[in-house]
Amino acid sequence: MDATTGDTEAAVEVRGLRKRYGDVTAVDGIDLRVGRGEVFGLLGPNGAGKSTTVEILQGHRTRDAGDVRVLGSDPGSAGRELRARIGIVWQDESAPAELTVDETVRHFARYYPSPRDPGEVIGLVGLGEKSGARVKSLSGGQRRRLDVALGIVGGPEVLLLDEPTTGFDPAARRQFWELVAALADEGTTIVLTTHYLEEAEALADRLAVITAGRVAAEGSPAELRRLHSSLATVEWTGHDGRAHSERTGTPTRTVAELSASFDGEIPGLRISRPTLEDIYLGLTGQESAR
Ligand SMILES: Nc1ncnc2c1ncn2[C@@H]1O[C@H](COP(=O)(O)OP(=O)(O)OP(=O)(O)O)[C@@H](O)[C@H]1O
Repeated sequence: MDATTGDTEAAVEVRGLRKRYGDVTAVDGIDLRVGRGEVFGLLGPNGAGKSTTVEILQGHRTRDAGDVRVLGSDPGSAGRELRARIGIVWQDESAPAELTVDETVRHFARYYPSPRDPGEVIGLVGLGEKSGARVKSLSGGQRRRLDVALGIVGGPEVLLLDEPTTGFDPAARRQFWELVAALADEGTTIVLTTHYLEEAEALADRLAVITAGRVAAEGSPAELRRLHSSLATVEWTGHDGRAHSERTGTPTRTVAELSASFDGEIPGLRISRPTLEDIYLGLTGQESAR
């Protein structure tokens, strides 16, 4: 994976993107830049505008304003040539139920000028043992893997995934993460939307937290943590025997002062920084459970 996006050529570039549905402003001025080979996560609560943004990148939804480039072309007006270089995983792929997995992937491969080897793709998504099974006999998670196989069989340079692991059990989710990491290692640029913070953290080189159609924060998971965790919480048991806590930008000073007042060890001392989850919940206006 390549996290040095500042200098890399952009695979996806979005400036001032806006989209309304009647009275609802779904996307309200989004700017994004995804470098080639990067895994970029769009993270946010329901209705934040993630799917709308990805659908515009796919060229399947019009926009009201803004400049959008995928691999240097505008997906809104580009033709087959660009589409062959972009992989899309549909939420409900209409794979013919009577065909086998192998037949389906081979069938879809024919739509692309230089497809990947269908057998290799089936193995990559973990459906090797189901190669001869009919599509209608697959479980929900297996069906989703087939969707991914159909999204990557064209050998896309950019893969756009909208909530790829919704409905997966934890083991299937882990396997899917490995698949995304393998594709990223091969140099595929991946943009994915997710509700799952741990998924964004596990997969994304960089992520944008989207709320109400805007980018509330952007950066690598480590950068987000660093930028938004300047305040530490110092907790201790006071002279009165009760629990005390203080949010401070200078925890060392607080501890030194407490240490002086206790003449040594501070009872019940605990110093914590916000987790990425705390930061995410704060950015999206949701309450932390802690
Ligand atoms: N086809 C549509 N017609 C009208 N309103 C829409 C349409 N699609 C989305 N919206 C509205 O636009 C807003 C953004 O929706 P969008 O699906 O992009 O959000 P999201 O972040 O992907 O949400 P989720 O995580 O629930 O999928 C929401 O208020 C939604 O109700």
